[in-house]
Amino acid sequence: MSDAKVIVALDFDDKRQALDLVSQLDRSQCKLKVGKEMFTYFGPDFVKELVRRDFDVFLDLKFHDIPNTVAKACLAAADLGVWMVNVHASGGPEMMEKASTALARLKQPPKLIAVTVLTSMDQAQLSSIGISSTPEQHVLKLANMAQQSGLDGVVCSAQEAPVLRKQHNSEFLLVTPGIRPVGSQQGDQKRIMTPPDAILAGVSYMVIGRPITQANNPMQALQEINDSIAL
Ligand SMILES: O=c1ccn([C@@H]2O[C@H](COP(=O)(O)O)[C@@H](O)[C@H]2O)c(=O)[nH]1
Repeated sequence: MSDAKVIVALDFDDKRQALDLVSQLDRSQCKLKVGKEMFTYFGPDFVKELVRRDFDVFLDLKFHDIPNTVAKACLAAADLGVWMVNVHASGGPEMMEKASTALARLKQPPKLIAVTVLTSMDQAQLSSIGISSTPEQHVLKLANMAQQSGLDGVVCSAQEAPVLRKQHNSEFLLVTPGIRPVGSQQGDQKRIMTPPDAILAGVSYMVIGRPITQANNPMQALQEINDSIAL
């Protein structure tokens, strides 16, 4: 596994464009994330191609279904050779435990993490789906549930990292989208933080998409982010 802290979110509708970028990268600079858009367009073969190129791949399909279906989907993801896979914590403890138990039987299981509260959601968005707690309170609750269900960590925003780190040691992965270098567009992300602040807050990995992929010079954007978090 590489030491890279940045996971580049490959959100493209054009495989050639994505692979052009990937061809300029190496595994020491970043890991890669494939989400719903590219997986739906280009399927498992695209994921296998990135694994073949020796990248650590996070398959971000956020499984959320009945326990049996989610466990089997996680096994299918593991078959692709990915480094990390995820489920929605709001699927509940039984769903998470079943997925974690299924993967634990493998020789080299991928990391299994749970999405807590999407980084595009703020207090108003949470209220609109009937949740009256703050994003931080709800993230904490779901993260505890994920850990008790045997998961390796959670997807949360870097804003929750300091309080999560009081309860979970550094082995518990905090994977944080909603990362915005100074001067980049916020877009639809609500709970954001800059890369250096996120590292100081105790995150394990930062998921970064548009600030890199939509930059005039994506390689320079990635290099600047890596420089900004170098010890
Ligand atoms: O809570 C979440 C969970 C997943 N994501 C994904 O991360 C990237 C972020 O991309 P940006 O372009 O840097 O906003 C994207 O693939 C999301 O699907 C998230 O943003 N928040």
